[in-house]
Amino acid sequence: MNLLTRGLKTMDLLTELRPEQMTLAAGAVWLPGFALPQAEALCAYLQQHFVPHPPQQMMTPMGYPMSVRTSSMGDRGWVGSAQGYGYSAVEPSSGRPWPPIPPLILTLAHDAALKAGYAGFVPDSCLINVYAPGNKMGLHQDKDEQDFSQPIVSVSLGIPATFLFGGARRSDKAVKVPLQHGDVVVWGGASRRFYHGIATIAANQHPQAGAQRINLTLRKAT
Ligand SMILES: O=C(O)CCC(=O)C(=O)O
Ligand SMILES: [Fe+2]
Repeated sequence: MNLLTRGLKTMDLLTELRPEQMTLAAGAVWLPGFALPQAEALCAYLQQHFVPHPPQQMMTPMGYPMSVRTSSMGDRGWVGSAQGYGYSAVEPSSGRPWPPIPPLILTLAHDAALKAGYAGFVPDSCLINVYAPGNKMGLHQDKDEQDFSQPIVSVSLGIPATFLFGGARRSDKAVKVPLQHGDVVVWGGASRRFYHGIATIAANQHPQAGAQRINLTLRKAT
């Protein structure tokens, strides 16, 4: 049956079609299923990582806890506190350095960036966002990094989410991208500082991740 004749909305169409690659804006590419070959190993690795580095709720500068819980790997971890947002070489709760980003994740980030047109991406920060149903992330820009010539690689694991990808201004209309386990989004160049966010996560279950969405955001912070 022709999808169009079934009266599906754009997002339903995107969910059904799962193109190999889709441009969201200049410099921004959605790669459905790009990380599927590594997804099982990634989930297992993260479960081990969370034992000594449990995800924690960061604070907004306004003093409210973020709904998402986060942990990090790499030379720098992204942190939020009453002092503002930024990068830290140590885990705030323990004062210890973050563990290194494993080769599995470095290679995945490098290869996804290359597929999106960014050669030579070597991230020094891997933020791990853990979402439970009901959690969300409001529209924001990633602007705490020193070098905006480097792209961002974002990997989705676990239950689905709707990624909102807007434009240079907060009021710009956002496309809704139905992200699934194993999807990757890369943005850089003209869209490096575009507004983006995650809509409220619906209740769901994933065979490996349970009722969670885990996002890896790889960046070059320094
Ligand atoms: O969870 C996501 O897919 C996006 C995360 C994000 O935008 C961020 O951590 O800055
Ligand atoms: Fe972001």
